[in-house]
Amino acid sequence: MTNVGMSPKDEMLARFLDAAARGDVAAVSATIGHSGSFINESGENGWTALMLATRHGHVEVVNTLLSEGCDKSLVNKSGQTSYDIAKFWGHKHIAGLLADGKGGGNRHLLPRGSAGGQENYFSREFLNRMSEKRTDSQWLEAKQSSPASVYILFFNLNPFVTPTAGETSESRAPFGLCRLRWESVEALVKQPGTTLVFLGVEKQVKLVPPSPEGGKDGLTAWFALNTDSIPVKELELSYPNSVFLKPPMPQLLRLNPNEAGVIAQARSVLAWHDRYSFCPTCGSRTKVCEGGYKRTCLNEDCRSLQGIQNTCYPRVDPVVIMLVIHPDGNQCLLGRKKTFPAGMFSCLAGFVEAGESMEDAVRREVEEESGVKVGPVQYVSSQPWPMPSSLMIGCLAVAVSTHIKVDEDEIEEARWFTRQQVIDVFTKNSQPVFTIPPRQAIAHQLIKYWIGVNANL
Ligand SMILES: NC(=O)C1=CN([C@@H]2O[C@H](COP(=O)(O)OP(=O)(O)OC[C@H]3O[C@@H](n4cnc5c(N)ncnc54)[C@H](OP(=O)(O)O)[C@@H]3O)[C@@H](O)[C@H]2O)C=CC1
Ligand SMILES: [Mg+2]
Ligand SMILES: [Mg+2]
Ligand SMILES: [Mg+2]
Ligand SMILES: [Zn+2]
Repeated sequence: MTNVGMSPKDEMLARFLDAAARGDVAAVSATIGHSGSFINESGENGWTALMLATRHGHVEVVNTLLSEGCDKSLVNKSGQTSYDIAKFWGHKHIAGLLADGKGGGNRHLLPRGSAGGQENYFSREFLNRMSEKRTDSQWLEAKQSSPASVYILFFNLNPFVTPTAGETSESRAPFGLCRLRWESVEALVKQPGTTLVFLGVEKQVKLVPPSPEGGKDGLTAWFALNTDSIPVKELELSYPNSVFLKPPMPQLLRLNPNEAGVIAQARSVLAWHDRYSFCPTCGSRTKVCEGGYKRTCLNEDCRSLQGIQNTCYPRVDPVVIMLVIHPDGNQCLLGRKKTFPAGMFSCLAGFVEAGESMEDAVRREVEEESGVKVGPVQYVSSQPWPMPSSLMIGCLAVAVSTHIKVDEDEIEEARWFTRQQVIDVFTKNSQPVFTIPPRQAIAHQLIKYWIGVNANL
């Protein structure tokens, strides 16, 4: 397109400004590459490329111009800066970029304050752990043999459950933990290969007076048992409908919230005993103590008996899980592993490494798995994940780049999904283009949280 009477330079400037207004990142970058001075030049009515890109909401052009060092303080003939233009036209995400320049400029895409009050499956504390009682062997022994105490049983880490009769709903879960009494488990507790863990006492004290049976304090204690030998026959006779969940997933997601919390605690500690039967420092035998919350090495010369040691306590492995928000504020990044059911996408996640902050783990895992770079990170909520002992740390994070290049070893595909596509998954108004994990997964809750915060759903 040639305008009569225009110099070649003016013509090039007009094309550059037009590319910015149309959101043509490639053309804008190419022009800056050979005619860098255009970056702050203005055309009609004093509008610069930054102002035009802002006016039309082209966040990638705005990012490119900012990263090339354009002057965002320039004003047009109406006295407006690019920031004024972004605010006037309602492009909040660009206003944020222009308001405070580098680094955390898009922090405004994150909700103010903490999520507060969000409860995740597996995270309900139905029991008071009473850790001070773990070293009180007299109290523990009395509770152990008390007929009021509750025992939950695992066979190779699979819990013993009773299917719920009749219709199930969100408040009525398909499975309930089978609650056993001392008389049913006494023989099993004494068998080699059985691990016993004190879980705590029921928080809700029952309206029954303390009795010699329930112990003088009236507290109902809970214990967990794991066995690697087939449970005694009487058990099956006493509880004819009960079964060991096999495989435990996804059935573990089908318990009521109180029992899910108990399972998270019990399964993680029992899984630790299952994997750490010998001392990791010297290989000697260990003994279980502190109500099943510690294993002490029996070799008196072992280094694990000196100073602070973390080999003798149950492990918790922190994992970051994050919903990455596009710099335009209207899309989020989800990925899928090869093992996911067809069409399912979820948040990216990864183990926190030694000597790494939660925020840096988010940035590293997102870049490793998707190639996308992340700026601000905000904690939302956490979830114990007892397969075997992760703590999922749920975050929102804002991307500062958008090009996706997946790590094919871990992720099959990663994509930006629009807010509307995500809303469709929740409202099921139209045929959703993808599915997400069930509500019991923190990934589901993070996605829902982002939609709720942003769309006032
Ligand atoms: N609740 C939820 O919504 C979700 C829960 N999760 C859980 O989060 C966990 C981690 O997610 P994932 O994406 O797999 O993690 P990563 O992205 O860190 O990749 C996992 C790989 O890292 C290696 N690895 C295993 N343990 C550790 C460790 N302690 N520290 C460092 N690297 C380790 C393993 O490699 P190798 O096998 O080669 O040894 C593993 O395959 C999983 O257990 C998963 O079940 C994940 C997504 C959603
Ligand atoms: Mg991962
Ligand atoms: Mg990873
Ligand atoms: Mg990793
Ligand atoms: Zn040792």
